[in-house]
Amino acid sequence: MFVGRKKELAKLNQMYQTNQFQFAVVYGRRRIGKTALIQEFTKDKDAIYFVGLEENAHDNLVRFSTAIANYEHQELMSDFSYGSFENCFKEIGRLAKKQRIVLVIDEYPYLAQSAPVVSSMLQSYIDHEFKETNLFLILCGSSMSFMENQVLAYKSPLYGRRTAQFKLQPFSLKEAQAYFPKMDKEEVFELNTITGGIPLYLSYMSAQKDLWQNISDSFLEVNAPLFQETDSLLKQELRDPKNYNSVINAIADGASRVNDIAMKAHLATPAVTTCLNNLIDLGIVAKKVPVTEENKHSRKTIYVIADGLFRFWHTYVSKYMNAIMRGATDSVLAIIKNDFTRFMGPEFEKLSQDYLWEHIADQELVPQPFIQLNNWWGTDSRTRTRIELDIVGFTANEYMGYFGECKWKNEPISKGILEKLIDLSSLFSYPQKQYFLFSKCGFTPACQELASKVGCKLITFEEM
Ligand SMILES: Nc1ncnc2c1ncn2[C@@H]1O[C@H](COP(=O)(O)OP(=O)(O)OP(=O)(O)O)[C@@H](O)[C@H]1O
Repeated sequence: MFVGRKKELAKLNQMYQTNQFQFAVVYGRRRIGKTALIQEFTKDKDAIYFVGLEENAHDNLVRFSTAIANYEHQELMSDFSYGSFENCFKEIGRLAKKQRIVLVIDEYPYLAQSAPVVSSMLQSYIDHEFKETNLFLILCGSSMSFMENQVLAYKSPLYGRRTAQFKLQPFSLKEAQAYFPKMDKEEVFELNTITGGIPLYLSYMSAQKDLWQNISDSFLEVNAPLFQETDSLLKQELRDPKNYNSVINAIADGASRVNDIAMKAHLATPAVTTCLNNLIDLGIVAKKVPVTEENKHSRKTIYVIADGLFRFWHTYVSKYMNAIMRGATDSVLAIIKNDFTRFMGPEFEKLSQDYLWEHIADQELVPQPFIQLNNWWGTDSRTRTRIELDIVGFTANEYMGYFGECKWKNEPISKGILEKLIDLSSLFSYPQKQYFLFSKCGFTPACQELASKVGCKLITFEEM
């Protein structure tokens, strides 16, 4: 069952309707659903589908030729070759002059690595032949560095040729809900978090099991499908993942600044910086600064694990690997149960921030559109203590400030939380202030009373 990806499908279909040459680049991390999206898009269209493999140029050429010939002759041929990639593109051009055809080259990086001439040949065909045809070309790949540097970047022969690009993102909560329509929303949110919103990993979860059983069966057994997945992902992307694992472990264990990470990982700072930069490129780690210092060089920079699967795995699985190997699944599960509310906290903050971005045009909620909105941390100048705010945002003219707290707890938010938020907001000089509280389990009557006095918006997880 295919779910979600509505925006991507709408855009692809709109491009298809133009009946002009189109060139879409679809990329994103492994298992994110690139092939599924393309198959959904092409299911009712004339399409040639070719997938590059890690093999030599000759073998890729034979399979590419065979895919084209199979389409042309509507029969299953094997081991056919047009003799050169140039002849393949000529043939495609000839076919696409007659009718609308989608040509999908999946795992393009493998094809281009086996036959480097293909990229500049494609460039020349796009510029001279394909432009006059009805071809809809889709290049797809999961090597983010290859797709960003060798297909989309300025120095690539294909630079500037694409008519649209799609960097597929993990499933949103709504998409995950569509995937598990009968499951409780809270459980969907938790499963979507620990799988990083990756469709393939979600497919390992079962609506017939509760969260803990799903965790146990998918992560905490030696043969479980996600027991070693992060390791194998790192091995596919990096030559020597050893230091990378130590860096991610250090962040999962609470280190967030370069020096602290280096100390915990027992690595030199330059080595950590290299690892962090590569992990950022892979989307596994993210660099954050307080929202008021975005686009500036900030001394408050921290690093967090951005990929949900990696965060879960390095928080619980790698740390208790020995116990898992010895079959002590229940003990590890008990630790996870105890700590899980804390683990979900940052994800609920992100969900709340995303909710406000999605409702930026709703004047009831957001009186004036903000230009920035994210986490904030710093020092309370009155007490010299370190403070954190889950949400701080502001309008372009810095007239209006937005402040919010998000609590993923099994109890209603009390009045004290709102009082503290109001107090901390006085550290900021925006003339007008709007408050938000986001709660998993509602708000106490006293909190509701104060909220209505100060115009604070109260939003529960159920409404999001
Ligand atoms: N939109 C979707 N709806 C339902 N299931 C999906 C969706 N997208 C992906 N899946 C599931 O996730 C699996 C992996 O998706 P897919 O093979 O498309 O990922 P990919 O990004 O092409 O992966 P790779 O980079 O490893 O080739 C699919 O087999 C399917 O089960």
